[in-house]
Amino acid sequence: MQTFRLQRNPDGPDRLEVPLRGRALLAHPMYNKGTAFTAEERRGFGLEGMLPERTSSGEVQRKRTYQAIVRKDDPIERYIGLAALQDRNEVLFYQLLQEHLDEFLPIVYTPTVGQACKKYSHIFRRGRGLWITPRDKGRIDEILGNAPYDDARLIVVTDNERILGLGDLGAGGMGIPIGKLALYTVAAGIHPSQCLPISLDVGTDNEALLNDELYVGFREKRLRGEAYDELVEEFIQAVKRRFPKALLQWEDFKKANAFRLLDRYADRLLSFNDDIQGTAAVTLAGVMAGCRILGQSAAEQRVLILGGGAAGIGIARQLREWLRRDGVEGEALTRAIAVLDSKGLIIDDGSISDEHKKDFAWRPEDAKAIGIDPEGDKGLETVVAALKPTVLLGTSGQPGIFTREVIESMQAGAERPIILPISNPTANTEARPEDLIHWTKGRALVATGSPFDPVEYEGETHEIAQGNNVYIFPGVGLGALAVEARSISDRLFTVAAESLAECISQADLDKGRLYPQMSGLRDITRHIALTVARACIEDGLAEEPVGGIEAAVDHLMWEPEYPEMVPV
Ligand SMILES: NC(=O)c1ccc[n+]([C@@H]2O[C@H](COP(=O)([O-])OP(=O)(O)OC[C@H]3O[C@@H](n4cnc5c(N)ncnc54)[C@H](O)[C@@H]3O)[C@@H](O)[C@H]2O)c1
Ligand SMILES: O=C(O)C[C@H](O)C(=O)O
Ligand SMILES: [Mn+2]
Repeated sequence: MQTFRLQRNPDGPDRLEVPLRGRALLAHPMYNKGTAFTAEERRGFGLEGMLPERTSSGEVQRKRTYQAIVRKDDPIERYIGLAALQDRNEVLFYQLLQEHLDEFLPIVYTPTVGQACKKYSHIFRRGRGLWITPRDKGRIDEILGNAPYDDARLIVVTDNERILGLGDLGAGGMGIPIGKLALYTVAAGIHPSQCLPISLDVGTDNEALLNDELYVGFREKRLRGEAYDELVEEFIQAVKRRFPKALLQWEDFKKANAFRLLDRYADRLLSFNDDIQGTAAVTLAGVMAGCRILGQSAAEQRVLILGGGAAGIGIARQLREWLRRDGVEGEALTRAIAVLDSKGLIIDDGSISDEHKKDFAWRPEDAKAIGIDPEGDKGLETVVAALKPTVLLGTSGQPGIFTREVIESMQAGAERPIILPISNPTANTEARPEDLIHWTKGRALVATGSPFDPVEYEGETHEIAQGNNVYIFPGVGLGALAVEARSISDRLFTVAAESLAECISQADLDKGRLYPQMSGLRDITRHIALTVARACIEDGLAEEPVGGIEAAVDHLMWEPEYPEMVPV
């Protein structure tokens, strides 16, 4: 592991101690400046003759590199181009990502990252981050010792079993932690040397991958049960020893493990689950924005969530607290949130073993009270007709399941329905915004998990904001790291949701947008981080930092600029 010695300088270029020369320096993505090395640097670091003569200004270098990426039309080729850039010159990669966020976010993140994960073994060039397999049992400490830098502060880890709505993608799931951490750097400014993506490659049950001769992962069926738990336990202990200051984000674990690991480690390690908690916060913010547009209160809402998994249950928890704060209680509270899984409305008939689901199950008499026969049909159409939801949320990963009939039936009870099909990637969305806008004659308030183009309807343009946890996790992570929080609570996500909702301008609300423009992501993240940091201190999760919260947050927010290089 290397110590990366960067001295931040608010008034000019940062100062970086560089232990490399010549080819090794050019080959190192954190030190390499490519054609931007000055004549003096080339002389000083033994680079003369190794680069074409002319030193590019930053502007020219960005222009050239941008063009080299967008000359390919295929999104997956752009993904490969950006990944190669990240492996070659990280400062330049982050400059371009930040400068062209609207254009490149759909490449390094949903939907294209999903394609990249699927094709991972076919497009593999160079490893990034760390892999841990069952063969590493007993030596995970050593594996973590092979991390590129010694000061990891942010770890995003997946076991690859539920990658977006695409299921078990084995080793290919690594694209997700890499993409999430790239966004931590873009949005929160966490320095790339402090970000560590990790794949717990415990095997895969995806037969196509197991039979693919090009598959690069651990070619065994998934490790499960006690052996799985022991591996995760060893991993967590090793993380605590090697990277005691790190925040760990659980990402894209399948439901049962997602809940179990979150609950097991929440008090032992600074950690959170993005799919359960981050998603809940971003959804709450969108629903709050919808209510502002409609001039309605929380207590007036009836919510239907399709998909009782990690995202759906996380959202149900966050929305229940929101309704409670608005005075809703008792039976009214139960009946204000209906969660449906693949068998329909979740009703407690004594057979539910999943505690997380049970928490939101209706009693048979609740179902009867709104005209649903607990023994009969309790599918989406029936529940929509009976409940008359004002808010419809899709976390099922099932494409097209919000049909025209469902949406028209919903609109009969809610003239301007709030509809968020947030399943990813694009092809897994429960409904396409274009259809939702047309079916509701332009009245629906819509946001989706993956990006969609604006929809034209009767001369009006409906912008479709992205209801994606990227609005939340960078701010929560930054806030918690800035004050060195001891743990992460659900309330931090509530305040994160509230501060995200504050970031939407009236002009955006007037256009029917449920989230602020993505181009403002860095400012939004800073705003959320400040709120989260304050909440950590109020709740006794952290102490006020010397110099105050703002300075602590700003100190962590690195701007991708070439440093002044000092040989050591
Ligand atoms: N936009 C975001 O920020 C965001 C965040 C997290 C997850 N997601 C998306 O949400 C989806 C689900 O993620 P998850 O972590 O909850 O997965 P999960 O596997 O934990 O849950 C999915 C749930 O959907 C249910 N389901 C499947 N078919 C159904 C059907 N026909 N009707 C009703 N329910 C059905 C399953 O039983 C399961 O409980 C994925 O597509 C993921 O990409 C989006
Ligand atoms: O990765 C995303 O785009 C959001 C979310 O975490 C998901 O799992 O779909
Ligand atoms: Mn996820």
